[in-house]
Amino acid sequence: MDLVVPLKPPRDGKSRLRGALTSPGDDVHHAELVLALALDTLTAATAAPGVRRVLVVAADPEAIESVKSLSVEIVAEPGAGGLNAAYQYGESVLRAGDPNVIVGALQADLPALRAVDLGAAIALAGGRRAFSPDRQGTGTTFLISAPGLPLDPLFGVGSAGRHANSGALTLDARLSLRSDVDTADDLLEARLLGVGEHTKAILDRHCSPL
Ligand SMILES: Nc1nc2c(ncn2[C@@H]2O[C@H](COP(=O)(O)OP(=O)(O)OP(=O)(O)O)[C@@H](O)[C@H]2O)c(=O)[nH]1
Ligand SMILES: C=C(OP(=O)(O)O)C(=O)O
Repeated sequence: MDLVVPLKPPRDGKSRLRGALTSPGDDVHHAELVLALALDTLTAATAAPGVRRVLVVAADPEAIESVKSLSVEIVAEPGAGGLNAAYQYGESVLRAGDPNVIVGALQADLPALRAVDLGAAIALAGGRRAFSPDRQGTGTTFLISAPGLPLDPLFGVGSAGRHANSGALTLDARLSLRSDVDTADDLLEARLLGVGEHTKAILDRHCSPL
């Protein structure tokens, strides 16, 4: 299966996370943290069993230079249609390469993601359209299509309910796949679970120890 991971420019992303670092007034550190969350998510995604291509749909490819060191492909988002449009654009690029492919939509704010946990969710879906709710049960961290069928992403506030109502199977996913980071509390939960090296390096420098 192939994955789509949309990314806003790090300086604009994760506004609810502003202030989570010890130096809250520092926009550079905020952007570094947002990028680090994405780098750790993508590092796990590229290592997950069952994942073939990882396609990043970037609102500003120049703003995510360090992502180029990973085994991912990067395309520029056409226009500014929002998150679901970015997922659908990525899906169209992947289906141009393989019309029958299973497409997965992965949020880029999962710094504690373990490759095996993403692989387990893909296996659990078993070729059915399915999704993983976030830790709170209201949002969505991962949506996967059936082979060759539309992903139909319905992300945004309250997306877990919309994905369930649209007929997608609710996956009993492991915690690392459910632990998205929107707020300072989410960041703490992810730290307790164990974040990847990029996020850890930023937090070691700019956040109080646990
Ligand atoms: N390419 C692209 N990525 C997006 C867009 N909107 C959100 N994303 C990405 O989707 C992921 C999840 O989005 P949210 O959790 O809503 O993150 P956010 O918009 O950065 O956060 P807030 O400002 O706190 O709402 C993040 O990794 C964003 O970078 C978009 O319009 N285009
Ligand atoms: C866009 C979403 O993410 P969040 O709630 O993390 O903003 C979502 O859950 O659909």
